[in-house]
Amino acid sequence: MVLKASHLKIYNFKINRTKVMQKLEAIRQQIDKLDLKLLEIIAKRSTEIDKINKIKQAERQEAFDPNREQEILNRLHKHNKSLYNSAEIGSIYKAIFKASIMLQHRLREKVEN
Ligand SMILES: O=C(O)C(=O)C[C@]1(C(=O)O)C=C[C@@H](O)C=C1
Repeated sequence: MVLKASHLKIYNFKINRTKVMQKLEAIRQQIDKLDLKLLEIIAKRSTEIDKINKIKQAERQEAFDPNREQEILNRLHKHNKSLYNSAEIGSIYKAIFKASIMLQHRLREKVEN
C-alpha cells in the first residue's frame, strides 16, 4: 500500500485526538479529586450548621437569616480570586444556603417528632 499524504493527515489527526482526550481525562481526574475534598468541607460545614441550628432552635430563631447570608457573600466577594465572578460565586453560595435551610428544617422536624 502506498502511504499518501492524506493517510498521514488521518494518522496525525487520530494521534492528536487521543492526546486531547487523555488531557481531558487527566483534568477530569483532578476535578474528581477536588470534588471529594469539597464534599469533605461541605460535610464539615454541615456539622457546624447542625450546631448553629440547635442553638437557634432553642432561641426560637428562624433558620433563614438574610443578614448573615449577605455578610458571608460580601466577605467571599472581597476574597474571591477564582475565575468565577461574584455573581457565579453568589449562585453557588445561594445553593449552599438553601441546602442549609432545608437541612435545618429537616433536623427540626426530627426533634419535634
Ligand atoms: O448562620 C446561620 O444562622 C445559619 O443558619 C447558617 C447559614 C449558612 O449556611 O451559612 C444558613 C442559613 C442562613 O440563612 C444563614 C447562614
